[in-house]
Order: sequence, then structure tokens, then C-alpha cells
Amino acid sequence: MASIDVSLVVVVHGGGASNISANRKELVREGIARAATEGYKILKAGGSAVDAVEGAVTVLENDPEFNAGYGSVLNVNGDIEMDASIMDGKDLSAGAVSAVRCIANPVKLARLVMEKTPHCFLTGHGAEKFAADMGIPQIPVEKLITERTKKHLEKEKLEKGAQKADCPKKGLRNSGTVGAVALDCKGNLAYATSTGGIVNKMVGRVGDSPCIGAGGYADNNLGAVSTTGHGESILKVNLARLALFHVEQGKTVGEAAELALDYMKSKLKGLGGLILVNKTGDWVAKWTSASMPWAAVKNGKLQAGIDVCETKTRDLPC
Ligand SMILES: NC(=O)C[C@H](N)C(=O)O
Repeated sequence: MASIDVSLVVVVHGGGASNISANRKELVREGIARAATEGYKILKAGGSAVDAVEGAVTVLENDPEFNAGYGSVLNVNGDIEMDASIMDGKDLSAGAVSAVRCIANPVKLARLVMEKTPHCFLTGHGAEKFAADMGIPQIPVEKLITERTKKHLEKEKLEKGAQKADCPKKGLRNSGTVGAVALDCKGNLAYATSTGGIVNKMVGRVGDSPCIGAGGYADNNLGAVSTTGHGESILKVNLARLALFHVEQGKTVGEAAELALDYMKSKLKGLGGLILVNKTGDWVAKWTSASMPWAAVKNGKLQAGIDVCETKTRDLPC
């Protein structure tokens, strides 16, 4: 069924970041545009908002330029532990996984938790056993590790060693978490978020990304949000739900995003970003970190950017 509606919207992000080197910018730009285009293609073919966010996030998990799936950052042991979540705004059903290691696409596992279990959240071994029961292939964790993520961990350890204990680094040094929000032709909203977390994290550290209300939220009556940034700060302010609270209070999507991010910054000095689409298809991408790759498609028009004051627009072939 090809269902074309003016209000089909997909927005994706590739993580709040301190900076993205000039040689990676083009790869990041291409990856983020590919993900948004994939999500929109799914919506245009009559797919649901949940299908679209899963499809868009899968593209980014498979792309080594982003900190999710293949290319996830490494923990203190040089290992990978990934977190992901997904939510359907139609009935508030939600699925999440944390600290999963040997699978390519944590977002797909989160969706299976949502649809095939009576639970919202599976972690560690239990999540991996469930993945095996669902027929998801196990892959050696080394296959998810890249030269770039190995170097990133080495650099982080060196810098941490040189740093005074009472003088923590300022700014957002971790990047690349991915997320998507979508509005489908039936007015359903959904979000998905997926990450390797933060580099050099403790074993077992779980961030905001798999936590419903922090890493994302979707409610057909309000909107859908996916967040990125300093996970501990995002958890403390429940960033995604906080942004939607402001929508509930009658704020525009831009005002709501700004109020929520400013609160996190003023209260905790926490930096981050979010994407938000409301039930009428208004959307925003906002961040307090130095940059955040994002892309959005609405009415066949793709818009994308990385830095503040930078938006590139192009029409997608119908
Ligand atoms: N870059 C990120 O968005 C990291 C993620 N929020 C975490 O703390 O796990």
C-alpha cells in the first residue's frame, strides 16, 4: 500500500558531540542522510512509525561512523556493551535492552522485547539469551570494534591519566549515539535510540539511552523524542519526558526542546541534544553540545546539518 500523507515525518540524530573532525564530516553527513531517507521510504510505503524508526536506526547501527552497533565505543576493558530502546506512541508499548554485546542491531532486539515479551526491559545475559531464542545471530564482539574506537579508548585513558582527579574535563566528549523519531500516515508516533554509551565507562554502566523517559519517549497525544548527550545528566532530568511535558503545557516544539535542554545545562551543567516531532508533524533538532548531526524528511524534502546555523536542503526523488 502506498500511502502518501503530507504529515509523514522522520527525523534522525547521530549524537551530540564536542566536535567532528573535518575528514569525518562528509561520512557522518552521508550516513545521517541515508538513515533519514530509509525511514521516510518505509513511511511512504505505508510502514508504521515504529518500522521507520527501527529502519533508520538500523542504518546508523551498521555505519561505523556512529557510536551504536558496529563502531560502538569501548568500555574500560576494551569491550562493547550496548544499550537501545524503542517506543510506540499508539499504546505506550516500549522495549529496551542494556549491556548487550554480541549482536549487530540492539534496536531490533529492543523491538522484540516490546512485541514478544510481557516486559519492557531486558539486560545483559538475559537479553542475549532472549536474542538467541529469537534467532538473532551471535557475532564475535571483535567484529563490532573498529580501529577508530580502539584509538579513542587509548586516547581517553592517556588523557585521564594526565588529568587531576579533582578537575574533570568539561564539555561533551562522547558522541555518535543514534536516534530517530517518526510520524506515520495513521498519526502514530514512535522513537528509537541506540548507543555504545560513553568511552572508558565502567563495566555494567547503563546510560540514559535504554531508559524510557530519559533516552526517549513517544505518546501519540504529545510527540516523540530521542535524546543524546551526557547520560547521567539526561537520566537525572528525564530529558525526553521533560521536553514533552513542555509540549503538554502548550509550548512549541522549539520552545519545549530549548526549555528542557537549558534546564539540564543550568541544573547539572549537562550537555546534550534531542529531536522531537509532535502529533501535527512539527519537528525540531536542538542541542547544547558543540554539534549534533541531524537529518529530517518531511513532504519529500530532506534537510540536514551538523553545526549550529548550518542546514542543507534537498528534494528526495519521489
Ligand atoms: N553520546 C551519547 O549520547 C551517550 C549516551 N547518552 C550515554 O550516556 O550513554
